[in-house]
Amino acid sequence: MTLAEFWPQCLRLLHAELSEQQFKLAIAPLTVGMENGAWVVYAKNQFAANLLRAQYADKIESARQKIAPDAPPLHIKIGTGEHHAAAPAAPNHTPQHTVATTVLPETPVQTPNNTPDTPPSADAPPHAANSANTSAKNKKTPAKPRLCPIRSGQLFPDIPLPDAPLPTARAMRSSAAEKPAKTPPLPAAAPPAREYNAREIIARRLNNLRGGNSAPPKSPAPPAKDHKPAKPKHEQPDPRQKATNLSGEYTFDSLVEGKGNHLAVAIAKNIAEKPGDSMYNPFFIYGSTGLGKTHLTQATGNALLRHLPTARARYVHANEYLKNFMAHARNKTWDNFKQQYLQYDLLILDDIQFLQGKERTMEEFFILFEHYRDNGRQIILTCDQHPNSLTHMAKRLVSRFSWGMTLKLEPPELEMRVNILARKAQSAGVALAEDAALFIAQNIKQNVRELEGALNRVLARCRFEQRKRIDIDLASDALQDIISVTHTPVTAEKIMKTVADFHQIRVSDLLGKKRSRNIARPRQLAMAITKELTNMSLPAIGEVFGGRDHTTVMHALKTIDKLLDEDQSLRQDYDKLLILAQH
Ligand SMILES: Nc1ncnc2c1ncn2[C@@H]1O[C@H](COP(=O)(O)OP(=O)(O)OP(=O)(O)O)[C@@H](O)[C@H]1O
Repeated sequence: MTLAEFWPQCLRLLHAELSEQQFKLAIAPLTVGMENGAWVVYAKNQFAANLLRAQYADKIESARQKIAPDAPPLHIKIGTGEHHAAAPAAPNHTPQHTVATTVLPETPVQTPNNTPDTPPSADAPPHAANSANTSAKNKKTPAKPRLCPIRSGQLFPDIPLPDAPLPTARAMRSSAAEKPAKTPPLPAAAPPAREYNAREIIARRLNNLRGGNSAPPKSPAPPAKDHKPAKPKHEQPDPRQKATNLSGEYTFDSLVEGKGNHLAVAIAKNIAEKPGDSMYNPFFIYGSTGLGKTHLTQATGNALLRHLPTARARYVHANEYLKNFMAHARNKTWDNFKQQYLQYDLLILDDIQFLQGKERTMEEFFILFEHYRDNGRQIILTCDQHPNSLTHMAKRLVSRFSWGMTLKLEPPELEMRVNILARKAQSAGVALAEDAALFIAQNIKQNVRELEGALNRVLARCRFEQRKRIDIDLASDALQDIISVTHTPVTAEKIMKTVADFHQIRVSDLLGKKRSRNIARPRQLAMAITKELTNMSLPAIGEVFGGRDHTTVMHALKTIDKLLDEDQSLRQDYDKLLILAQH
């Protein structure tokens, strides 16, 4: 198999495995080439190479092992080679394609430029298109890094890093741990925050959780929104902090990483090290409320100031910018307004959607924006929606918003929510039991602000009762009114869909008569999970599973029960499905 045959298939495999954003950012821009008989993957710059090494090298290697086990190992370099699009869904030109196509869902392949939520130029630097054309000249790399083969579990330690090296994700985490904490020291009672593995404890705690969910509400208390916590404030802001308008509480140390924000955090850290790179300028972060946009952008500002103490950074909320603009307009002090905002190396404008429809402010902001881009100064924007959805924003602004990097923050997944709770409970100096954290995280899913609100309620109850530890009883008691509002019961249909998707079969297979192992086992699993997560009787379960007899259901439950004790991998699948079915 040649490299030109391998790479499109590898892209297709990675595309199916990764989120659209991950693929677009880290994989689609990669190019490939041959050097002295070796297969080389070219990343455009240091950041892309680091990201590749830290996050995706293993995936590329396992794709190689699947698609081209006899091929030479791949190498990573900074440079430009040949661009390939991902292979279509059912390639038929190589013997290995069977392996690739049988494990992949039938999703249409999307190239970086045809994804639905991305305008043609979004998420790609202006030079990205050039990388599609191979030329001998292009193949020359600026630096001369040694070739570094991709091996499973290896992070390419011997690639020389010409610029200030960016830490790998792992190094980022450990350096974050080393940084002096901004939060006040914890009382001795608080245990260290630990990373919970929700899957490990989910099955063990499930009965408790269900007991908590099903408890009837004691009082018709108001929903969680009333408990939106105030944004952290400095008690005694130092003058410099005041000038930047950044809250010292918003740091990368206090920001929990997960699937929903992982890429955004990596880019934000890159910006804090090297602001103004046209690839990420502007950095446009969007997503719904309470997902950490303000926290992330301010953490970037704080990290920049720590890294470059003489840098000038400023955070401003769009409403404040508007108010400021109007005050200067009234007083006819335009020049002062302009000068004020032209001076920064990093300008963060939060909730840019509020500028919509304000013609003069948008005009003024356009000039400011051009100034920042032209002078290599960094601008970070946040918004509640993708730039293309800003229907009342000036068109020329909308198109410019997409010149740098546009990234969406996703709601936190279960494990991230549990870790956020653990981190925040630790900051509050209160011990939080694992099952209590899991209980809260399973029931408050939408955003981090609501999660904080829920934890604040539980903390208040904990203090009121003068307890030192939050256990699941306390948590479920304090939150029962919220949960009774937000909890949606799991249905047999939802469970069937989850199990069918997980095993890559159809729901109709679960309902049908086929008895082959690959259908019968998922069917039994689905029945057992339905028994576990719903209040349905055995005959009712039999009925929804294609009109089966209750004895068939009983047999399925017994079989799964036995297998859960004997078969570790089935136990893991079961635990995973329990989580998935409840989301
Ligand atoms: N990943 C995270 N780790 C820790 N805390 C987080 C995280 N994400 C958000 N938070 C916290 O959740 C709260 C809400 O976050 P933030 O204000 O940054 O959200 P937002 O997306 O800017 O919301 P809005 O659009 O409503 O302004 C803050 O207290 C913030 O510290």
